[in-house]
Amino acid sequence: MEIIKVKSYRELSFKAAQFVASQVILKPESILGLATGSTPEGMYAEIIKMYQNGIVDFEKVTSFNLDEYIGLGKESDQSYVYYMQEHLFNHINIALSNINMPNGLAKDIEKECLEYEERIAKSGGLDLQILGIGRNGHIGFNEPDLKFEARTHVVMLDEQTIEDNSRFFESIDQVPKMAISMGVKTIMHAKKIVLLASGAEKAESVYKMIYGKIIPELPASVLQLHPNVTVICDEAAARLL
Ligand SMILES: N[C@@H]1[C@@H](O)[C@H](O)[C@@H](COP(=O)(O)O)O[C@@H]1O
Repeated sequence: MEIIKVKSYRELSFKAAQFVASQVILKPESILGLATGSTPEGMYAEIIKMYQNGIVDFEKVTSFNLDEYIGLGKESDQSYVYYMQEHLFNHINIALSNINMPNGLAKDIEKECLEYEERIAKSGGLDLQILGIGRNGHIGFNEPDLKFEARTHVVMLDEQTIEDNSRFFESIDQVPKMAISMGVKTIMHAKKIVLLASGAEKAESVYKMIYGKIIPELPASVLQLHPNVTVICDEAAARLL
């Protein structure tokens, strides 16, 4: 793992955006794996600036998002599809038909998971996957478990994740209890992974991800086995390193 420690969230956002831009500049038809949460918001803002300045062009890019809440669709401002439109897609020239998000409103969720996985495979696989990390070490919505869940699947969200993500909702009762998430194998098949971590509350999971045992109880620890991972963390998240 390559570890890049930066001073501030701003620097983290800029560095992360540089990785995305370099990927797309070198391969305009890149397949990008994208993440949501507070952490990548700054990165998306920097990517938009780069696009507006003519540095990077998304015309041929295809995207796959990591996860989505079950029961939420684009009408809901808490859904990840809404988030992605607001924070990125509405501001760049990515083709609508090239945007892929798990459908949290699908009637047959199991089928949706299978088809999502197939779509990723058919695209040729992810060139670059952006990840955040949960306080409990989750990646995407792969929660601490007794085994690593390989492929895109249905997840029961952890109490801690529901509590952490409740800040985006009016009340904790409104946080969906289930989600669809790419699996660990889906993520590990990406050619390159860039994980972003910001803030002191991530310091412990970042430490365990890098130096801990590779166990499904800390899902991000599996990244130790990937040959091309870059972790970008600010000073607070890197506190224990
Ligand atoms: N499913 C998302 C993850 O993909 C994200 O990495 C994590 C951390 O989010 P934040 O960046 O807001 O701390 O939370 C959510 O649960």
